[in-house]
Amino acid sequence: MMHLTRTIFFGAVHLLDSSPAVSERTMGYDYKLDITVKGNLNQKTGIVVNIVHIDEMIQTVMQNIDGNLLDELEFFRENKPSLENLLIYFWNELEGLFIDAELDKIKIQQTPFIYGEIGGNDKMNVYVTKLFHFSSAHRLHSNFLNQEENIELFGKCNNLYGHGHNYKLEVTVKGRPDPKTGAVIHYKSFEDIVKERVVNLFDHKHINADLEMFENKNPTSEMLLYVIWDLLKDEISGLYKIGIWETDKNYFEYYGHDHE
Ligand SMILES: Nc1nc2c(c(=O)[nH]1)N=C([C@H](O)[C@H](O)COP(=O)(O)OP(=O)(O)OP(=O)(O)O)CN2
Ligand SMILES: [Zn+2]
Repeated sequence: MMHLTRTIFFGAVHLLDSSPAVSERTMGYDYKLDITVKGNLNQKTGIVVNIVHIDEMIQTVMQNIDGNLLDELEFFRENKPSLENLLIYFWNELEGLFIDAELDKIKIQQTPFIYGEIGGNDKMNVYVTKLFHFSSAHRLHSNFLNQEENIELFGKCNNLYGHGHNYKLEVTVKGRPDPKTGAVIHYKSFEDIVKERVVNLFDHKHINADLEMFENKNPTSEMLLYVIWDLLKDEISGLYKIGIWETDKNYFEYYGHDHE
């Protein structure tokens, strides 16, 4: 089975208050949409499905969305025009449309700091990921290894006074949109919890020196994820995954202690 992703950009607005009688103020986004389809490679043509066909199918849906007021569509009269419901709308409209390929996943990037996903192995839920930042210093050093072993394993990262990273933390929740808000989680509370419990704890700290909880823990990105999971797991309902970009080239993700 092959998976193929086509990216499309579009813009849409929605009413700030869902009742036009109350307010005609709108807000909107320039979205990035990734449509992934899957299918078998046709040995004669060398393709699964022509990108032109994917574009044509997306266009049939996009003509109702791009540059439009979402609230005017029947679906969004019954469902809040949230990121989550936009994903469900695209899924419902695109599923079954493709010839020689099957809709697999849809991802919508709403801003650089939030994206949503639907599909894959879980057709029941919508996934929303928020991005957070913190800057910390660390020294890779294990108290369970001797100095030679630490230098051998961690090299320059074992430097006594440490070094720093601008960490990017991705926190993903899953669930069904709340009919009243259209969201899988209360965004403000979600953000506040991650900021209070994680960002404020790590930001502008030397992890080895400032954080007691790392006294006997080597502050690798894996260990950060392990600790951050514990800080969030009982606070965020529907917590699904956390990911850390340590550098632009080093990304780590964790699905929780139950998935080990
Ligand atoms: N398994 C892990 N390996 C390493 C971790 C880690 O957390 N888990 N961390 C580091 C260092 O913290 C390090 O600072 C990363 O450095 P490095 O990979 O050298 O940095 P870049 O991504 O910029 O890549 P370079 O091409 O090496 O500059 C190391 N290992
Ligand atoms: Zn480092």
